[in-house]
Amino acid sequence: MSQIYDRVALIGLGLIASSMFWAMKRAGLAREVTGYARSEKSRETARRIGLCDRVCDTAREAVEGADLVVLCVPVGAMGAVAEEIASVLKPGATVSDVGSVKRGVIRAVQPHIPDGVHFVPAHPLAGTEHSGPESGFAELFDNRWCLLVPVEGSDPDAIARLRALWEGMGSNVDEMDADHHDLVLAVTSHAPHLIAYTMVGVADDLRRVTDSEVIKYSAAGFRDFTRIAASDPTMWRDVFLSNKDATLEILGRFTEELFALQRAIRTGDGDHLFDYFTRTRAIRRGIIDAGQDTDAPDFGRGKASS
Ligand SMILES: NC(=O)C1=CN([C@@H]2O[C@H](COP(=O)(O)OP(=O)(O)OC[C@H]3O[C@@H](n4cnc5c(N)ncnc54)[C@H](O)[C@@H]3O)[C@@H](O)[C@H]2O)C=CC1
Ligand SMILES: O=C(O)C(=O)Cc1ccc(O)cc1
Repeated sequence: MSQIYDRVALIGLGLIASSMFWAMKRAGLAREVTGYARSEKSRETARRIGLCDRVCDTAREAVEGADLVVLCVPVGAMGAVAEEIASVLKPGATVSDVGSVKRGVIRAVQPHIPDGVHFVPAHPLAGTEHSGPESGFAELFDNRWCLLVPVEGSDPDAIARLRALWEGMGSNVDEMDADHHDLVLAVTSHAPHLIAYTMVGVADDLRRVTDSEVIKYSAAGFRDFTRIAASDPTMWRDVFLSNKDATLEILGRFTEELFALQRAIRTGDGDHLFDYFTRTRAIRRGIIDAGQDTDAPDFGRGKASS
C-alpha cells in the first residue's frame, strides 16, 4: 500500500487514534503522523511507546500543516476541539472524526470548518472496552466496516482519499447519511450497550444478597455484558446524550417487546415465547449464513437446523 497523505494529525490519543497510528504505519499510508492528547500523562505515554512521529503540546501545533486532521475525542468534546484548531487548518486539508454518533458531531463541528477545508465525518465500527494511548493495535480495523458520512457539498476527491486511507488500514468502507447512521447504530450498538450497563447494574445490586455468586457462576452471556459495561464512561455518556432521539426511539420499542415477553411469562403463554425465540434464532442464522459474523466460531455455519 502506498502513501495517501503527507501529514496526518490525530487529536485525542486513545484507543482509536493509537490503532489508526499503528495501522497507518503498518501500511505506510502517511509520511508523518502528529498527535495531541489533552493530558500531560497521555502525551508522556505516547512519547515513551513511540505513538506518533511527533507528539505536540497543543492541538493547534499538531494540526499546523496537516493534510488530514482526525478528531478522536469523545463526541461531546468534538465541537470545542474543532473551534480550537479552526484558524490553523491548512487550505485544502480534510477534517474527519471517528465519533460513534454522526448528526450531533456534524452539528457541533461543521460551523467551525473554514471555507476551503473539507469535512468528511467517519465512524469505524470496531473497538474494545479498553481506552487510552496504550490500548491500540494495528489490526483493530481489519475486516471491520468504516462508515463515511459525507455532509452536503463534501468534495468527492476528499471522500475518495479518506476511503483509501480506511481501506489501507484494513476496513471495508460504506457511505451513509447521518440520520440513518444514528438510527442503525442505536439498534446495533448504543441500545445494546445500555442494556449491558443495566444488566450488570442489576447483577451488582443482587450481589449484595448472593455474595459473589453472580460473578463466580456467570455464563458467557453475562460475561459479555460485563466486558461491554467496562467501556469508557465519558465516551458512552456522550454517545447517549448526543444520540438521544434515536436511542429513545429504540428503547421505547425495546421496552414494549420486553413487557410483552414479561406478560407471556406471567400468563404462561409458551406459544408467544416459542414463536418469538424462533424468529430471533432465524435472524442469527441469517447473519451466519451471509458470512457477516467475523467473530463467530465455525461450528453450525451453514446448517439449516440442529
Ligand atoms: N472505543 C470504541 O470502541 C470506539 C470509539 N469510537 C469513538 O472514537 C472516539 C474516541 O474514542 P476512544 O479512542 O475509544 O477513546 P479513549 O478514551 O481511548 O480516548 C479519547 C482521548 O480523547 C482525549 N480527550 C477527551 N476529552 C478531550 C478534550 N476535550 N480535548 C482533547 N482531548 C480530549 C482523552 O484524554 C483521550 O486521550 C469517541 O468519539 C468514540 O465515540 C468509535 C468506534 C469505537
Ligand atoms: O467492544 C464492542 O463490543 C463494541 O461495540 C465496540 C464499539 C464501540 C463503539 C462504537 O462506536 C463502535 C464499536
